[in-house]
Amino acid sequence: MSVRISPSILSADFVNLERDLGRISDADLVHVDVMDNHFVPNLTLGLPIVQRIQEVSALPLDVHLMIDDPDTWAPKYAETGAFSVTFSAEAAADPKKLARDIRSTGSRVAVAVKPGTAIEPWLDMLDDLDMILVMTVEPGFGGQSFIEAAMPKLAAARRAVDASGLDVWLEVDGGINEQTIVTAVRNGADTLVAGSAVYGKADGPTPNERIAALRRAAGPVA
Ligand SMILES: O=C(CO)[C@H](O)[C@H](O)COP(=O)(O)O
Repeated sequence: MSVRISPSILSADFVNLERDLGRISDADLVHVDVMDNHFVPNLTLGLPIVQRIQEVSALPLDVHLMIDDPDTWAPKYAETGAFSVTFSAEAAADPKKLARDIRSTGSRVAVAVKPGTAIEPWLDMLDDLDMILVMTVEPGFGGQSFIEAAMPKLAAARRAVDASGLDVWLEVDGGINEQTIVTAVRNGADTLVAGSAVYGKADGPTPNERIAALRRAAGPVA
């Protein structure tokens, strides 16, 4: 099986979002970064725009919430019809209830852990999760360098998921390119977010060609 590629529209042209969504038709998902300028020091887009992206996107939405109070807001994003909604571990008050609330809409649910956040508590609730997102940059901005120190945590998550027999996906987000994707996959990732590596340059290969190059670099996963 090939890895799943989830291009981040954080690096797309927000004024030409529909055009840029059309340029990643070979991707598996589209990664939508919601930032509130509280949980992270950056502001992107909110519910009405996610709703419109949902209406025009041919790809399933992989919504990544970098916001305070996901317990209130995440189910509302899930109700847009998003394929998957990820809340930030550090912001959730009652993660088990939140996971149930998101799943009750029909959406998949995931938790994201920052580079400095322990993974162990989340490995004890794998039954409640469809995906774990290991952040390999401090959340907030595209174009940062991959933090390799997050890899032991990813490898621990891979061991726990394999031991559980559950179909929990492992996603990595931040600094993914044709070199770092190899490291991430070797440590257990099956789903890769890439922003600047897909959209970052106006000249050269197209976004779809860059997606193909990432897949080739990653190789097959089990
Ligand atoms: O969540 C994010 C930042 O918080 C972005 O999705 C991520 O950084 C992708 O951008 P790039 O591939 O350029 O690092």
